[in-house]
Amino acid sequence: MTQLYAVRMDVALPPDMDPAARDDLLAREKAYSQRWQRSGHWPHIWRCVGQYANLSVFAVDSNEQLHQILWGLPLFPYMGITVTPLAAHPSDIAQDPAQ
Ligand SMILES: O=C(O)C[C@H]1C=CC(=O)O1
Repeated sequence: MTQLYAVRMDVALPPDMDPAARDDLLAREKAYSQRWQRSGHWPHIWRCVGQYANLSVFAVDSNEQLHQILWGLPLFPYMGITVTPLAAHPSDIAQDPAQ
């Protein structure tokens, strides 16, 4: 069964990182992220306004699959990651047959 997770990623790159290494890292991160988005396992990614952070939704089969996706992020060593498992809300009109 698919499980949904809200994941917040806060990025902190070293200020003295070599610009070419930084560009390469960010290009690899983008390609990796877009591959998972196309797979359907990373259906939402939003920028947190005014911060080098994103709020994403993952749709995965297990904790282990989410862990592998996050662990494989090229930016993983430079991120703080907060994972929140999501459950259906009883007031969600999309889940309420009376609506
Ligand atoms: O910019 C970010 O929020 C970090 C990271 C997550 C996906 C991606 O392409 O970059």
